[in-house]
Amino acid sequence: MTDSVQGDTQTAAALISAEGLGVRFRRNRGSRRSFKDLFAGRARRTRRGEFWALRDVSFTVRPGEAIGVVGRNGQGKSTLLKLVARVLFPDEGRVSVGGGVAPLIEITGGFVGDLTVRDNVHLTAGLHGLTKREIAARFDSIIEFAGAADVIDTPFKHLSSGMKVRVAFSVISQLDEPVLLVDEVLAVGDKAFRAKCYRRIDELLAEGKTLFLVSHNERDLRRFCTRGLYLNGGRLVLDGPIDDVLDRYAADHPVD
Ligand SMILES: Nc1ncnc2c1ncn2[C@@H]1O[C@H](COP(=O)(O)OP(=O)(O)OP(=O)(O)O)[C@@H](O)[C@H]1O
Repeated sequence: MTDSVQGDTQTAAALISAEGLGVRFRRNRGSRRSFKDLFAGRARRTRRGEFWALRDVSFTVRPGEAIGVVGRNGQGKSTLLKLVARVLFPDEGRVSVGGGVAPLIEITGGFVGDLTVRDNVHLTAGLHGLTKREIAARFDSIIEFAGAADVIDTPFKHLSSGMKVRVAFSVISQLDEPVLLVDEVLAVGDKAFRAKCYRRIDELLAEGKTLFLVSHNERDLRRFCTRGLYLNGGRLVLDGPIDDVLDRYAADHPVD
């Protein structure tokens, strides 16, 4: 069951509202149903080889909240962000987002490998509603922030993984979307670039943007987030202040 301490989210207008979200994936063709599944009730039974990556996940988010999503590997964090970004649709429940979403959820997500950095910047910014004029006005600062002047005309697929993240973060963080999703990718950047990204995230939060941050780095989570969502086995086991969520997570999974 979810412990919720976000009582006041009910009173303020929700920007994001998720109700009973469930996502079912197929593990692999030909895999057998587990022994436990054979004894599960009919309603709980999933089809051969399928499992719930997320189940019964509900929460609401007010504009300007900064939310850290925590949980061990494979517990459904990225899947949750993909639902908010609407690049994945739930098998159960619904999610509504009252505004555009700028997602940094997979290193190359949304970027086209065969297109140059220049074309990718135009494509992504255009898809997120910026006009040609707005893109032209921001282009130089996007490239400068990424430190990508030397690779403007290089196909995206030829960039190093760190440089891909630089370009992607730089574009995503200069869109006008009210919601920003950041899924671990920042760990790939070097120290100096990470510091730049952190300053940019601070600015975006100060502007009132809403942030979802998936991270295994406690310091980053405490620095940016006020609230945490703790996923375990695809279930939302705790929704509360980030310090409480991290304490509970640490207690559930001691390092030694
Ligand atoms: N397209 C897919 N097809 C099948 N299984 C998938 C798919 N995407 C994710 N999964 C599985 O769903 C589960 C949840 O994955 P998810 O990526 O959301 O976890 P996560 O909490 O973000 O993990 P990590 O911390 O390792 O990034 C995992 O078991 C994963 O293998």
